[in-house]
Amino acid sequence: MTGNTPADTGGSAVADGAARPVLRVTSLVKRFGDVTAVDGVSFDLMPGASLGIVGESGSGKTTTARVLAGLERPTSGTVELDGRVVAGPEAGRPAARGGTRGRVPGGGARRDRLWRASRLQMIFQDPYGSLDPRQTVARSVAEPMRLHAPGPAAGRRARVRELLDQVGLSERAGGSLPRDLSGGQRQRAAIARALAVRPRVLLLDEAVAALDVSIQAQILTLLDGLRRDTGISYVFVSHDLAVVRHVTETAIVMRHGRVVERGGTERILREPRHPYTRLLLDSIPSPDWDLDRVARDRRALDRL
Ligand SMILES: Nc1ncnc2c1ncn2[C@@H]1O[C@H](COP(=O)(O)OP(=O)(O)OP(=O)(O)O)[C@@H](O)[C@H]1O
Repeated sequence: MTGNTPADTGGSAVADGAARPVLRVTSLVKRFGDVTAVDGVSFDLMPGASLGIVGESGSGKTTTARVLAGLERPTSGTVELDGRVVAGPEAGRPAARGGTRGRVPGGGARRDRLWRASRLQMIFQDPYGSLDPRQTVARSVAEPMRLHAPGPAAGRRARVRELLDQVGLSERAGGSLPRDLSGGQRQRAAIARALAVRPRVLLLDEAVAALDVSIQAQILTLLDGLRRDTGISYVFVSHDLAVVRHVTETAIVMRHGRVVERGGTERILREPRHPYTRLLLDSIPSPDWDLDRVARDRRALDRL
C-alpha cells in the first residue's frame, strides 16, 4: 500500500512556488450513514496535467468526483480549487499557501457556485446530464456564457461556433436537438458546453463508457488535443484501464474508498504493486485470460 499522501501524482514536478496545483484534495472522507464511500483520499493536480481515478464499481470514484464538483459535501477533508478552499470546514476561504485573500469577491452561495463552475466543469457518462433535451445544442453551449459572462449575443454566437468547431461539430449539428445526434456527437456537445466558461479543470466521470469502442477512441483523441491546445487539466474517472492509459499520465487506484496505489499510469499498468491493481489488470479479457486465477485472486484479496 502506498498510503494516501499526494506525493507522486499530479503530473510535472514543480519547484516551491513556481506553480501550485490547480486542484488539491486532502484527506477527503465521505460517509453516507454507515457506508464510508470515500476514506481519506488525497491528490494534487497540476495545471495541464491529467490524473486518472480507477477502481471497480463501488470503490468510491463517483462519490469523489461528486464532492470535487460540489454535488456532495465532504464529511471531512478539504478540496482546494485554484488556490481557494471550496469544500471542507474552511470553505470559501483562501488556501493557506499562496491563495487569493478573502472570500470569493461579492460573496454569497450563488457567487461561490459560479466561481467554482467557472473553474471546474464536469462531464458525465450520459450527456443528458448536462444537455437540455428541449434545447438546441448551440443554445445549451451558449447558456453558461450568458450566466458567467453576460455580453452581446453576437459575441456569444461567434464563440459557440468556435467551440462547436473545436469539438468537431458542424453548425448543422449545433442547430439540432440532442436526440437527433449520435451518442458521440452528444458527448462532443457536452464537452463544448463544459469548455464554454474556459474552466481550468475538466472532471470526466466515465465519459466514454457508454460509447462504442471506435467512438471512444475519437473522443479520447479529441480530449488529448484539447488539453494540448488549451492547457486544461483533467480528472478522468473510469473503471477502464485501457481508457485511462490513453488520456492520463498519473493515476490513483481506489478500493473500498481508499487509495491503494498511485503513480505514473504506465508504471501502474506495467508493474502494478498492489494485489488489487494486479487483479484489475488480470480481469481485462485477453487471449491468455485465466478466469480461474482471477476468481482465486479475488477470493484471496477479499480475505485481506
Ligand atoms: N447517496 C448515497 N447514499 C448511500 N450510499 C451511497 C451513496 N452514493 C454512493 N454510495 C455508496 O458508496 C460506495 C461508493 O460508491 P461510488 O458510486 O462512489 O463508487 P464508484 O466506484 O463510482 O462505483 P460506480 O462506478 O458503480 O458508480 C458504494 O458502496 C455506494 O453504494
